[in-house]
Amino acid sequence: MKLAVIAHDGKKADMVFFLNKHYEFLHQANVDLIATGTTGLHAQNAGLKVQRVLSGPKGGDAQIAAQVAEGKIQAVFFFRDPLDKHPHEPDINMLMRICDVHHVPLATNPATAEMMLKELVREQR
Ligand SMILES: O=C(CO)COP(=O)(O)O
Repeated sequence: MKLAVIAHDGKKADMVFFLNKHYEFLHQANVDLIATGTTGLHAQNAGLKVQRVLSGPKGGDAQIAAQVAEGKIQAVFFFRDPLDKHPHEPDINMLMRICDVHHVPLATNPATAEMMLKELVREQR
């Protein structure tokens, strides 16, 4: 199973907390993580093995969206910051649209992410 993790700057601490909290599952369940550049760096610094693509504003969201469209990513954890502006908003909307087009689960905040991960853990058993 391959999961994508992405967080805007104001939400990176939340993402690291989330990843640390679920470190055991992610580590043991053979989960492959893919992340946008800076989010991936934070995850790596938290001790997780993560494949990194470009930073979001440089095309990273688009790279993740391409893999979602190709059926290579099973779920996306995208902690968006609704209180900040993003120059690459079209890419962000495109990624969310592609998730909807392909029925790929998308969590845009930690509360939803917790529920989604519980289900993924259940499915792994
Ligand atoms: O901008 C992002 C998502 O839209 C995240 O990109 P980074 O992980 O490179 O900060």
